Amino acid sequence: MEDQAGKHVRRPRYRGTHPRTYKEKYKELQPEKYADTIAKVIQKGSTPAGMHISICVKEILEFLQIRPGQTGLDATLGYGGHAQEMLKCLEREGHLYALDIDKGESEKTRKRLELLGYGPDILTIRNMNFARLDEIAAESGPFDFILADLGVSSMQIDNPDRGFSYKYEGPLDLRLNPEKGVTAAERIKKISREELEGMLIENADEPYAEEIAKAVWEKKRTGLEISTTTELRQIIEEALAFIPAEKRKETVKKSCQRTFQALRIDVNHEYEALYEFLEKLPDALAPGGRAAILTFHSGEDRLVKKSFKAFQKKGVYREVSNEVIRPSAEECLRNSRAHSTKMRWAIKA
Ligand SMILES: C[S@@+](CC[C@H](N)C(=O)[O-])C[C@H]1O[C@@H](n2cnc3c(N)ncnc32)[C@H](O)[C@@H]1O
Repeated sequence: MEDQAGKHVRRPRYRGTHPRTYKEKYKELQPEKYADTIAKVIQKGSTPAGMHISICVKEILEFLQIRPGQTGLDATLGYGGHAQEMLKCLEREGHLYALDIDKGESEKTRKRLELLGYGPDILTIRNMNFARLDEIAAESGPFDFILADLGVSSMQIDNPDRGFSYKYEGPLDLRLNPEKGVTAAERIKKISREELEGMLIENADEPYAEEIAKAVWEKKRTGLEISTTTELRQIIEEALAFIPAEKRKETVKKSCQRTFQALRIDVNHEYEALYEFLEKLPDALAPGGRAAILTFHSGEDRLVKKSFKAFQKKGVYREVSNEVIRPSAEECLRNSRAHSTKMRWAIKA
């Protein structure tokens, strides 16, 4: 087994027959080498560590109608699964631009796609916030197609060092760009009880926002810092101890999910970035250009719906999706992370 610098390192030993922690899943983290393991994990309906299974690929490609020679943008590169499919449609003619604010993950994706033959002649990758859509469009010329698959990738969620999941012990970080901004732990340190309560309601419709904000505030008052994912989870568990035992486990799980989502949206300024992107989208599209957006919670979907309808009313978009498009039941069965996905699209006049 080799580390990132190519040096030989002893592989982690794990107890029992199956690896449990992220670091023990060294086979899943080397998909080129252990294709059988990857196939088995996917067949079980799970996402291998260090990988992301792209959602609604068929629906996106059907809508975007990509043709050789076109110029497109993948505003959220991630693992590059969608990018790879879009590149196939270009048949080596045209160009795909791709953005991501996660430098570490996009570097891995750049290498992976280069090995598949997609180098700088056909693919340009930038570490850039999609809120700066106007800047990339000024460089590339207007886009024939644009995709944004919002939120976090499985690689980010599953890596405990990033702090995205309440399920794994790790630093309470939650930044998509680990080189910029404040961590969720720093944010919690400074936030008032009222502001935290408001954030939990606004970003995640958390029904126990008041109880959770109070519990966090009481913990901080004793002088304790909340610096890890499990510390925050414990506080949520304690705050919800009044829930009847038979319902508690499920309620705590949901409140943990929503609290982490609310903090992630906040530290990454996700609504602000999406709002700017949506405002700049029409000018970045060529006449007849197509844009598809995948969202993962109601706050995001509301923003997309509102923007698409408003620009359609002004005659900027020729057509927009009237209903959300959902992944098929079969896709949700194969990929549990597809459950909450909603897709909307727009065509420039
Ligand atoms: C759901 S993943 C994309 C997965 C990708 N479509 C694939 O098939 O592998 C979302 C990605 O968007 C990135 N991202 C989130 N917000 C962003 C922003 N404002 N600007 C650029 N990238 C962003 C995240 O870092 C993450 O890698």
